[in-house]
Amino acid sequence: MTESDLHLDVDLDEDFEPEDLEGPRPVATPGDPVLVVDDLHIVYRVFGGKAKQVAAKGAENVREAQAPKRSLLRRLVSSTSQHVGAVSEVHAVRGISFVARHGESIGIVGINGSGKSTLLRAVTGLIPPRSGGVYVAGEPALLGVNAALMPQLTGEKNIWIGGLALGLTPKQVEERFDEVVEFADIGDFVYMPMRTYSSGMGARLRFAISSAATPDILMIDEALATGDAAFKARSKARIDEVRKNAGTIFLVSHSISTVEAMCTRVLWVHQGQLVMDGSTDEVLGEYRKFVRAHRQANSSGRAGGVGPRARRKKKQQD
Ligand SMILES: Nc1ncnc2c1ncn2[C@@H]1O[C@H](COP(=O)(O)OP(=O)(O)OP(=O)(O)O)[C@@H](O)[C@H]1O
Repeated sequence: MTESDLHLDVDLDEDFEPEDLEGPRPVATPGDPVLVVDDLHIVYRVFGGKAKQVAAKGAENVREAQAPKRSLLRRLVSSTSQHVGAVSEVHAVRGISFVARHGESIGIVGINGSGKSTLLRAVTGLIPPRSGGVYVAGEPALLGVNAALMPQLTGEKNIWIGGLALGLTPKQVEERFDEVVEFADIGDFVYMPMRTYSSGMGARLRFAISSAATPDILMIDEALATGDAAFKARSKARIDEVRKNAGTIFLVSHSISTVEAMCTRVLWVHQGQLVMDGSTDEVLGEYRKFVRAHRQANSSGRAGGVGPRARRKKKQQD
């Protein structure tokens, strides 16, 4: 996979107006370390993939896995779980290190497939590292596609499950129930299975549940991209509240202006590595330039007829 093969799904400005949000952008307040990520490597193993073909295309982070030598006993024991095709490895996070402090709100940016969500999931302990470590002082709550909610259950049941999973007592869930429903703005849909929700409704409910517990570390994966301006303003207020209680926020978003409005610090990840870690203005300034250049390179590539379809057509003509 070359850079130009990567699908670019980044909103430079158009998605969101920072002035929709009240108040100035938060100023970084350095506090005690709350999270240390030390030379983190995350590798996915993919069974039945086409490692050779993918690797041949030049993907930086994909390689054919070494088939482990297995004893006869092991082969017999595992004979029920056969995998068809090659085993490939995707080295999604490659040696990332940083320290997050109380009260910071940290945006994670990068083009599609750069490793943002993997990094976030690894920080919450959902994916074990191949090497390196994540040291957390506090309880991270992941919001996003991986939140432990169940689509077949109603919003009501999910508020209970999510609230309890976040460490709230049954009494606290009961007390905050109406507030969560109101925040998510889903009305009577709360009594319908979550699978019937629009993606925006689901994302809003997940945000409302995740932030109901005022966690030490709040992880937000793209939820804010799906709400309207009013929801974004409410989310911003909620995020500020978490930060004021010396919590730490991580926000993964394709919308640069959302990150700009919400974050005090930005990590730019590319091909699993940390390209830049610094103040929001500094990092987004460079990232914007990169996205523009990348877009131009992609569109001129297409205009020049070197896309996959053009290549196929040319081959047929040859
Ligand atoms: N469950 C998985 N199994 C195998 N490979 C995966 C898995 N999840 C992600 N990957 C691969 O890991 C790399 C990083 O993916 P990740 O989803 O972390 O990137 P991202 O920056 O969050 O992407 P996007 O912006 O498109 O959501 C990609 O090459 C992706 O294909």
